[in-house]
Amino acid sequence: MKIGVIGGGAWGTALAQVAAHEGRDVILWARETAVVASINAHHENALFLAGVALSPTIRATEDLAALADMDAILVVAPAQHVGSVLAASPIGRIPLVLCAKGIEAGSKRLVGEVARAVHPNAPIAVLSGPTFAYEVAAGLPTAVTLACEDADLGERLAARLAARHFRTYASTDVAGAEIGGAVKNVLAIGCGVVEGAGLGQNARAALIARGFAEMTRFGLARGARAETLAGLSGLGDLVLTCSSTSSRNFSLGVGLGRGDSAAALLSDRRTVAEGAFTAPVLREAARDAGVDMPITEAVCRLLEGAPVGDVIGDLLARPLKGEAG
Ligand SMILES: NC(=O)C1=CN([C@@H]2O[C@H](COP(=O)(O)OP(=O)(O)OC[C@H]3O[C@@H](n4cnc5c(N)ncnc54)[C@H](O)[C@@H]3O)[C@@H](O)[C@H]2O)C=CC1
Ligand SMILES: O=C(CO)COP(=O)(O)O
Repeated sequence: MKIGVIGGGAWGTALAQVAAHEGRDVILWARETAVVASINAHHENALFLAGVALSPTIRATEDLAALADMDAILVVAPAQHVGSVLAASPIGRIPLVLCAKGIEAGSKRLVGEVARAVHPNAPIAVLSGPTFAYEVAAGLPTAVTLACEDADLGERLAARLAARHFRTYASTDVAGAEIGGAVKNVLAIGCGVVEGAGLGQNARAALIARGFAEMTRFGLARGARAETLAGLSGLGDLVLTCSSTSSRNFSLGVGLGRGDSAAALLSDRRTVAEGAFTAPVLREAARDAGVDMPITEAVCRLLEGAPVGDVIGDLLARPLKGEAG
């Protein structure tokens, strides 16, 4: 089994590590020469997953052509770059397992829709769930959703990508798996704001629960299934990223909550906080679908520089409504 990985950030590297430990033949494409050199010479990704000893069998390359005869390719570039990287990749009919969490700005497409447009003959699956890269790379127990509309292929991929400490749960709800992962990043920024502004743990729990209601409304409007949104890739990941400074999205929110500007917080980051890119396009997509997403709207205003006190005040001043609404 030959596994290709597109994207040498923390998550692509951690997934390469899981596959290599299972004895798969792994080739990882990275954009940065320094990442390729670091992995091939020192078996470490010093830029994005420093300190983790990688399997020496992982081979890194800067040449996308090296992925031409893989049995499956994990696509782990940030959501905004999946289209351009895939367009330069020799995919043909190789199954693509999409691992980015976001919505493409401008087109408002989920990553699966982007991949289908670029490579219509490639089967598509989505791998998503509560998965901090460092924990996965360290072999700590983790569980994910592996969604594929073709149930047989989905089960084969789930079996091939699983490891003793990395449980894959098969699903056929691709949109559901994608929407949970994209929306939770935006909500994690909101939870970080609650932390940074010192609004308390009640507020954080309320935001998680009302954020989940938002995620569910949007997901159902886009064809997702409720049980997927309540599963690993939705609620599971929401809980993880809304409760830990290990989350880049949560940490960005903490900074916003303390009164720092998004521009300043994002300017010196090498790593990606997907929620900052997804929030404005999610707001547009929700408005298009007629779905009320007040927390997403609030996160957008905070990213645009609105004062924390004003945004929280406006959220709290909304008319009372029924919990099911
Ligand atoms: N880090 C994690 O724990 C997890 C990350 N993810 C998702 O995986 C995706 C990738 O995130 P990470 O691996 O964490 O990235 P990272 O934050 O560790 O590294 C940034 C990545 O962005 C790439 N990049 C920057 N500009 C680019 C461009 N113009 N074209 C193509 N690639 C470019 C870099 O090469 C690098 O691979 C994101 O969608 C993220 O939400 C999903 C689960 C866990
Ligand atoms: O998606 C993740 C965990 O499941 C990683 O979250 P962050 O991108 O916020 O660090």
